[in-house]
Amino acid sequence: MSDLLVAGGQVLRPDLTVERADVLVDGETGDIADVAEPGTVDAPETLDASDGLVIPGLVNAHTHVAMTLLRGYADDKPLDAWLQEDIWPVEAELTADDIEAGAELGIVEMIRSGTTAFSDMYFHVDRIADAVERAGVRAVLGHTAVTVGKDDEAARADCQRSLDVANELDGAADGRVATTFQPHSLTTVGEEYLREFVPKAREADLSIHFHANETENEVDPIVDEHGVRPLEYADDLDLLGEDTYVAHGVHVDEAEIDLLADTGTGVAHCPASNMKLASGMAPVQALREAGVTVGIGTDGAASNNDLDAFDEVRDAAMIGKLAAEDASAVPAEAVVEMVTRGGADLLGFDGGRVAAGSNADLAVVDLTAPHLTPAHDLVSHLAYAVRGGDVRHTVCDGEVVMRDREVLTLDESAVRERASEHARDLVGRAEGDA
Ligand SMILES: CSC[C@H]1O[C@@H](n2cnc3c(O)ncnc32)[C@H](O)[C@@H]1O
Ligand SMILES: [Zn+2]
Repeated sequence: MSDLLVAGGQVLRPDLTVERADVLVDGETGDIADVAEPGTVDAPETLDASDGLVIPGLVNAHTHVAMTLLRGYADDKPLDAWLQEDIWPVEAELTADDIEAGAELGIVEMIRSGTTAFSDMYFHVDRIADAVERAGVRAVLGHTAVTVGKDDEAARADCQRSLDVANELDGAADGRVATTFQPHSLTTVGEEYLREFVPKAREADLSIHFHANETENEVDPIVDEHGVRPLEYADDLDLLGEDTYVAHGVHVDEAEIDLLADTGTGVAHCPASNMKLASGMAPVQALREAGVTVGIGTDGAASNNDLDAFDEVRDAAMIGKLAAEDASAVPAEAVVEMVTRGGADLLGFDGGRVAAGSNADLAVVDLTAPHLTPAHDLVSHLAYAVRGGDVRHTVCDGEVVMRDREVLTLDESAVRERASEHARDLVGRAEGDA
């Protein structure tokens, strides 16, 4: 790949100041080589950023990308009823081809809205990795183990699969895929399996990602059965640590917040999903004040119902203020930091900032829209006013994956058509009329 110059725009720097600069990308390494005075460097390929703001590619810290196939399939229910009555029955019919088609659709949606990296929990993960490879984005993937409702042999096989997939796929797609060991949650994976498999994940040096403290219904059974709060139980199982990030972290008390901070465990905050399923409000201000690294995730498109991280950023600021009952809580700078550097830190890659030596994962936001006028404060705009559709170009690992709103790595109309067909056939099978 030849060097690339992202030229003529303003640039969001790691300290969240904005300056006019050109960004030089090293085509060999896929890293940012220089952030230079405008007009002082040149490269064989140019990306026009005039009237634009160059920002780090956004990081979606928790999703189930193939659930785009179930967007709008079941709404307006709380988590347990939604999963048990609607989602799990239809997911039982999912094929590997369905998952690949759904993953491609979700990735196109993310590229179009400036997301260059995502963390995913699902199954048939090799096919999600194939989609990631073709699309040119970055992802942390894993096979999610669930043991409830399974006999011992099937439960152990599912946990073993989570370990095997994490070991096998790490480093795929030219290093753009990393992996995690993934127990689904503390209530859907039995204690005996966690006691057996978490040490194996630790021995293999795998990172760990699981749903935690999402609803009250998930907290109470753990307190009843184990006599401690969920994250204390997780700590006893050696699930917490620098290499762990949990999804949600809504119903956490002060001692659990301290435990997250003391162990270096991160949180992927999913505000839209938490609001839609009426799960509750995560104490984001308190988490950040305690020193917990917080990223932002969309969760799946069936509980959101889109994968636009800009929506999520705005929701995170709004609900963060409401949860803290303080309009100054979770300010614009905090949510912009969370969706860039915070997410990159959780996922464990060197990105989330426009600076020399960092991964060249970038988005260029078109500032010419009426809803972005005037431009008193571009960090405010990123938090409260920019929409996914304002993204003009997306770059990942130094490669332009969307130029002038055209996705270059995947055929968008074919992806949409294929996903629609798979979604229709899937629902037909699940409802017994295929
Ligand atoms: C077995 S793959 C992952 C599993 O998680 C389910 N899921 C989607 N959204 C949520 C959520 O908010 N909390 C818990 N589990 C969720 C998904 O449907 C898959 O079955
Ligand atoms: Zn989830």
